[in-house]
Amino acid sequence: MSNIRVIIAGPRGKMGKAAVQMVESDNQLELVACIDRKYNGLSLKDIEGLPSLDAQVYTDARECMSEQDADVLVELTTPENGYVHTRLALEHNIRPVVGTTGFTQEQLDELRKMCEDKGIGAVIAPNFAIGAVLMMQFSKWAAKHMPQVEIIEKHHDQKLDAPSGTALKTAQLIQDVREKQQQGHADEKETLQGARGADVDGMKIHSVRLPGLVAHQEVIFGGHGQTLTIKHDSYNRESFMSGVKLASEKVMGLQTLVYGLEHLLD
Ligand SMILES: NC(=O)C1=CN([C@@H]2O[C@H](COP(=O)(O)OP(=O)(O)OC[C@H]3O[C@@H](n4cnc5c(N)ncnc54)[C@H](O)[C@@H]3O)[C@@H](O)[C@H]2O)C=CC1
Ligand SMILES: O=C(O)C1=N[C@H](C(=O)O)C[C@H](O)C1
Repeated sequence: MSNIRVIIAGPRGKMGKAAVQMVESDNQLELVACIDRKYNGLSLKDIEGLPSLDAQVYTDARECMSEQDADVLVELTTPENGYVHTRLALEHNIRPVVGTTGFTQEQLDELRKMCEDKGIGAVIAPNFAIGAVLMMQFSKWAAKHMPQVEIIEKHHDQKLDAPSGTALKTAQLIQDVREKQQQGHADEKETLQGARGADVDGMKIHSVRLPGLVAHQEVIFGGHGQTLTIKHDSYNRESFMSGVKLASEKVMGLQTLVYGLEHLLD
């Protein structure tokens, strides 16, 4: 089987660096170029702190995708740029594997339509860590039996989007199996705005941002005289890399957009 030719967007970021390393050490994936905000025309090996790889760096994503014969774009930048890069990739028949979070539902719908019109695949996964995918699936199951639930997500303080993509995806999965409902006292009032967190159909999401954290989530279910907590912790960015690898391989066989890594697991 021939190599899967990969472009990474955001190679100097926390996730991007881990992805460059993962691709470098993988036999099937081959890094052909990177999209960065700086260092146009340099090779990755000329940039301090990055592996000694001969992949060209572009600041212009369109130019990168036009010049390079790539199969997959691994997108790990910011919500605004990530959306633009994902669209461009589809326009160039390059399959996007998107870790970037913070896309709106309209953007996701639009990208899904583009995939369907073109008949090519894309993977957008709010969380590539297998443990987080299981946490979401277990939460969906638990919500059928314990529908009163709140989500606490905790991340490093450099994170741009709140709530996290994982928390939103968890809430969507729970929404699929439970009726919208009032949680807490019917007459409860916030005396300090935001005290009860964000609201998805009565389900509260609380976002914590602190240095020292990586990516953590607790889903707490309450019932009569009992609570159940389903908790996941990512302690480093390597925790996401087996998911990025799996998605980069599986996207080659897809004809539509897949939202969530769970759809790629056996
Ligand atoms: N799906 C998942 O499993 C995970 C997703 N994420 C998401 O991945 C994204 C990146 O996260 P981090 O690496 O922690 O952020 P980061 O801030 O460390 O890295 C982002 C990088 O993108 C670069 N960048 C920004 N605009 C760019 C542009 N126009 N072209 C090229 N590069 C550009 C920045 O220079 C920076 O190096 C975030 O949206 C985050 O939520 C993070 C961890 C896991
Ligand atoms: O920004 C991060 O770090 C992470 N972002 C993703 C999210 O928003 O859920 C995945 C993981 O939680 C790490």
